[in-house]
Amino acid sequence: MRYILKAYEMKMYDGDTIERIGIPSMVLMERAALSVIESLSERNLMPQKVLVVAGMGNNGGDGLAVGRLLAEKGAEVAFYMAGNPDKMTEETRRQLFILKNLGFSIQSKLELAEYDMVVDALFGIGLSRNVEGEYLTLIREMNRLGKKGAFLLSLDIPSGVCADTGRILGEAVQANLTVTFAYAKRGHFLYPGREYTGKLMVKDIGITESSFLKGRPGAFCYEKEDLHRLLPKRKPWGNKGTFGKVLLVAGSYDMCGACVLCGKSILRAGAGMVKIITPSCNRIILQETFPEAMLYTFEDKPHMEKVKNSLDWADVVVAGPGIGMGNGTKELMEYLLKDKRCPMVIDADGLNLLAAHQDLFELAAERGEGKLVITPHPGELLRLMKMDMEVYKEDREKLIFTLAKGLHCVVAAKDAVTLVAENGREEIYMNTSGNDGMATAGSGDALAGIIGGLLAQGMDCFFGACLGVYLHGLAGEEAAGKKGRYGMTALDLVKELPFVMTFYGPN
Ligand SMILES: NC(=O)C1=CN([C@@H]2O[C@H](COP(=O)(O)OP(=O)(O)OC[C@H]3O[C@@H](n4cnc5c(N)ncnc54)[C@H](OP(=O)(O)O)[C@@H]3O)[C@@H](O)[C@H]2O)[C@@H](O)CC1
Ligand SMILES: Nc1ncnc2c1ncn2[C@@H]1O[C@H](COP(=O)(O)OP(=O)(O)O)[C@@H](O)[C@H]1O
Ligand SMILES: [K+]
Repeated sequence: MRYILKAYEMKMYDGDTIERIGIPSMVLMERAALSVIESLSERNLMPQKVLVVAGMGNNGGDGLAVGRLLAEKGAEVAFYMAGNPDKMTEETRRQLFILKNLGFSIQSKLELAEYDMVVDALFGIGLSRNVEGEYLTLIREMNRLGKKGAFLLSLDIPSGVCADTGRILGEAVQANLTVTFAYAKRGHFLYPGREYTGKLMVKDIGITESSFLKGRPGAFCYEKEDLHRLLPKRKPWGNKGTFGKVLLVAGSYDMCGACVLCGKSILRAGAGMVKIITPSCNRIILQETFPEAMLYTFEDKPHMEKVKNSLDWADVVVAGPGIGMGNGTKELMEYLLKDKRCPMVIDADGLNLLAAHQDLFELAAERGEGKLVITPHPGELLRLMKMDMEVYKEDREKLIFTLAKGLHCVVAAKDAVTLVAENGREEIYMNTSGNDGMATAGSGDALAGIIGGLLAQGMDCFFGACLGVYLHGLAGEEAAGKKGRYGMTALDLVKELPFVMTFYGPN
């Protein structure tokens, strides 16, 4: 597990380390610079001719120190500083003083020579507005040198990327490598900042969790090493009942694939049994392609008595993929929602029904904490919130928390970076796995199934949703590795799930 910070959190922890713990700011800066050299040597990158572009803030100070250490290692280093010297921080002023004592000079005008590495130390997490004027020219110049073959190394965050949102404030450095200090920042993972970050290395510089005085940071992500600990432990004595029974309500006359993709994901995530409620037109195809599943198929509308029997049998319900909006689906959802016994995952048309019928929305909200996970994509989220795309772009996180509060539930809000929030929980899960190959029909059905399968094995709704999202992304990475991001399909992803769980998991 790794924390992902906003700039103010990083500043708070920095400040505490310096003031309360007592590690001098210059020590942190030297450690930051040393960690950059270490990162370069880990990647076998030892440049000969380097340009350091430094700002007046502490990011600039980091840059001056990195340049000095590279010169110690034999590189020829040129320094350029931008900004008003009156605004130079004390630490950066000290770095400049050291450089001058060592006989280095600062270029008064940027020399457009050939460099094999450019160190971008113009702005770090202190960037507070759009870049303009000389700063904009410098960012463009660094990118131009990058295009000509120079390696672009950004310190802490590429200059121009907003550390909190990943937005590009004007223009940003297109880094090959970003070495960040202490903790990753949100802008490294949120698009478009993620595309500018290049390879990210997070380096310890002596700022630790003991400085989390006012509570933990607001966001976290999972890493592969966590899977050992996170996956539900298999019970050697278990039978298929032990690993959970999932009732899947999916599919319609023109949509059978949702039953297959979601149902197979439920079993591949480790659940013991799946039973599908779907129209009878899907029966033959399901029996042929998915013989593991039990079925209750109905002609026109489901008999509620049969639905009740299935509900009584189930440990978890997954409802919505491909069910459509007509022909008794509202009544079916109403019936499912009224049975508050087991946790429920609602996806796709299940969510569209909640958006279209306020009474269903209210019923869902009544299920109570720990009993509901919803997995909306942006369109479904906006329909549920009755908002438009502008609001989503402006503050997606706020929308997600508002929805989690309104429905008293866990929201796994799908997108290129899926976020998971829970009503009453301050921290948000920010997913870092996956790729654009997953933007393919049916990929969301697979996610709903994976989460359902994990809940069936006893996981709690929030952590089950976070883990499901992470595993789904890892399976997407495996599928992309084999089939490529162009041609991979949702079924390719589902097929990789057992490998991901076995390779990184505890068994
Ligand atoms: N604390 C520590 O011990 C450690 C900190 N570390 C390092 O410090 C970095 C944070 O340093 P920082 O807070 O000084 O901010 P930084 O990003 O250098 O820039 C601020 C300057 O930029 C200016 N400015 C902002 N936006 C602008 C714009 N659009 N256009 C023009 N100017 C703009 C802003 O001016 P102002 O907004 O005040 O006008 C101010 O002068 C962090 O990323 C890490 O690298 C490490 O050494 C580890 C130890
Ligand atoms: N660029 C991307 N990077 C990572 N994951 C992505 C990307 N695009 C889509 N995904 C993931 O793929 C899934 C798509 O789900 P969804 O939109 O519901 O598809 P469908 O309705 O076709 O099943 C989501 O889990 C989403 O997070
Ligand atoms: K930078």
